[in-house]
Amino acid sequence: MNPPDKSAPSIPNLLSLRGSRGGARGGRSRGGSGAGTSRRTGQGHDAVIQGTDTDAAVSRLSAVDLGYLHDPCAQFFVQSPNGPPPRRLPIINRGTYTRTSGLDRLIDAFLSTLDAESPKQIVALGAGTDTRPFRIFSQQNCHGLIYHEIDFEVVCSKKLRIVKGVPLLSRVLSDASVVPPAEPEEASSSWTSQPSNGGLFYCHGLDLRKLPGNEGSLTLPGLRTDVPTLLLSECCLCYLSPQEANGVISFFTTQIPSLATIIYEPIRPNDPFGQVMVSNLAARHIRMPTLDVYKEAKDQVDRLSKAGFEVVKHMTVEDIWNSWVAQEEKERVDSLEGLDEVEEWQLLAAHYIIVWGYRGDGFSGLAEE
Ligand SMILES: C[S@@+](CC[C@H](N)C(=O)[O-])C[C@H]1O[C@@H](n2cnc3c(N)ncnc32)[C@H](O)[C@@H]1O
Repeated sequence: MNPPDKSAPSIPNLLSLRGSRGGARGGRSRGGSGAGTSRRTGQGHDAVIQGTDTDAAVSRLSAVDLGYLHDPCAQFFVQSPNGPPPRRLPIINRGTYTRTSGLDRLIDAFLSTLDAESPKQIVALGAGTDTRPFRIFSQQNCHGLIYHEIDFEVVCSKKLRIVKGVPLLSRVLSDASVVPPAEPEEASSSWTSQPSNGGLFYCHGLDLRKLPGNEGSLTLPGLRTDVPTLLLSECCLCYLSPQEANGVISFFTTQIPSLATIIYEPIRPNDPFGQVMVSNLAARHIRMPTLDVYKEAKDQVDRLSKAGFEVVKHMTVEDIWNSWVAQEEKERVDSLEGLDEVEEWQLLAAHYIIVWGYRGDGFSGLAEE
């Protein structure tokens, strides 16, 4: 068995289904089935989960460097002191492209519902070193936007360090400064910025598992409960237990009447591909406890309906590629690297879902999707 690869993509390497392809492109073979039983607990597991942000940042940069995505900020969140940053396999790059495009489309639909001045809010759970706020706040139409990110303290501190050290980033999220701690002797990892194009940005250094059951007592500084709000989980809630994940969602549903949510995560752990996916993650000591409960698209839909979202929709990454990516754009993406592994792509793309729902006012843009 190969040792777990810390820089491995967050989307599992399905080439282990038919052997590995190594070499210059960055394809790596990882532990196959049978490796999936090792477990880490407590802080060790938290550190592994925090490390998945590095995977996401490397995948983003790979897709940017190869021309799939345009994102001048992605390069600053990947450290690669010993040579060029790793390249992902073509199917992984296509997955990153499709997932990002699908989420962008939904988020744009939410943002475009209200005019630029009207207050609205995004809360990104487990945002890591995501570059989306830089992309959004680089635009001119975000005066009314309050953008919250939540992640572990160590991740938020790292993001602040990078933002302060890179002029391109600190020009967008300007005046980035640490929020004074509640108790003077405590250190604070939460920070805030007044983006140069308007709006407000908060990065909360907080373990999400502390939110459930704390309605009213544990507040997020700057959180508005009276404006249309989009709760975003891009591969985050899947790392919590189902109870903890539901508790996080209910922290927001109990306080915010006009609420939408978008969740992106894997599904179908029990078919042969899904089993490899789970075992590859386990070889890296990564568990996704909600995957045991929300196995299929219908489970994800029920989850949001039960949480009180009145309209709930979903698409797999495969659906998004087929239905939302225009023919011309498909040809452009195809021409970047070519894709020999069409079947693997379809399998991979069918195992990731975006599910979204909303209730209350302010979501007419999302209603059209
Ligand atoms: C796979 S990364 C995704 C990062 C980002 N959303 C993206 O897609 O680029 C998962 C993120 O969720 C965060 N996360 C997982 N469990 C968390 C928890 N209990 N509290 C706060 N953040 C958590 C991790 O630290 C990590 O940054």
